Amino acid sequence: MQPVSNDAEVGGSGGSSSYGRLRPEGVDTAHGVILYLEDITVSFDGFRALNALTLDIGVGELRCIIGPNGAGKTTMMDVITGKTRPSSGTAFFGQSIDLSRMSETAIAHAGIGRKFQRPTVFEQHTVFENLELAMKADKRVRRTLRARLSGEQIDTIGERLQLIRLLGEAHRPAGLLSHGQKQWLEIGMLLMQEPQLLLLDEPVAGMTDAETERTAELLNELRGKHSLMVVEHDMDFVSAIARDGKVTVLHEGSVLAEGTMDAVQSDPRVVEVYLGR
Ligand SMILES: Nc1ncnc2c1ncn2[C@@H]1O[C@H](COP(=O)(O)OP(=O)(O)OP(=O)(O)O)[C@@H](O)[C@H]1O
Repeated sequence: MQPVSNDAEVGGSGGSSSYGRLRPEGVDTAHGVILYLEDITVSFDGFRALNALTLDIGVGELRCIIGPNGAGKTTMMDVITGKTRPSSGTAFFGQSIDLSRMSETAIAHAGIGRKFQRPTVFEQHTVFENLELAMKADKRVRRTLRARLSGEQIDTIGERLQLIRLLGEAHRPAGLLSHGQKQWLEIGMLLMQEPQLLLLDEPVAGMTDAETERTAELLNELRGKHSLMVVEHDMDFVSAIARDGKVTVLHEGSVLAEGTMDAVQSDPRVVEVYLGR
């Protein structure tokens, strides 16, 4: 890996019409890699939550991360989003953006979105309004919250509603949605900012089987349009979204195994520390 410089303030395309294409501005992905983690160590009072972790994610890839409780999955996401600083190692967004020098806000503006396990939506606002607020909160576009939406923006929100399977719920208060629908809405809100890399922490926890299935369809539709990192314990769901792509198994703060779902599922080390339990 050859990071060349640091650039904390990255500009974006400034519009919503680029959806469906990876937004190359500001992030140098000439080598086809959106995220490089190299030799990352995070210590909490001497305990290594991450231990020389090295991992990279390709542009447009949907990478699943699995591993037992305490393996370091959340800590890794905390490092990527600037919430936790590694004690050693490097984290680069594309070739040149050194995440270790940026605030959480600057990282979000640079194009890394994160979805935590619990949904956080504006419950009193309708589904449509939630997406509208997310669009207007996009710092790449200067707009006030009271500004009227243009026809193009209304169309964009309509497209997202369709994508997140909530077209029929557009005018319902978000507080009345099911748990799964709230999760989809929050994914839709993150997508309004057109993140280049989207981190999802256990997106199907607490969902019904039908909701889980629809979430897999949704993420499969995002594949190639965004780069995605999905942490999950639901192995059926992971199989449904990993397809022939790579699955990374974390254990004790390092990568234990990496490969197709079939390969990692039949790896005796993975069975021993995780799948066989
Ligand atoms: N702020 C902290 N202070 C001390 N120890 C911590 C802190 N955050 C995490 N840890 C420890 O680091 C290890 C890794 O935790 P982490 O939450 O990253 O694991 P995980 O793989 O996300 O687990 P899970 O699947 O249960 O969410 C755990 O042993 C945890 O107790």
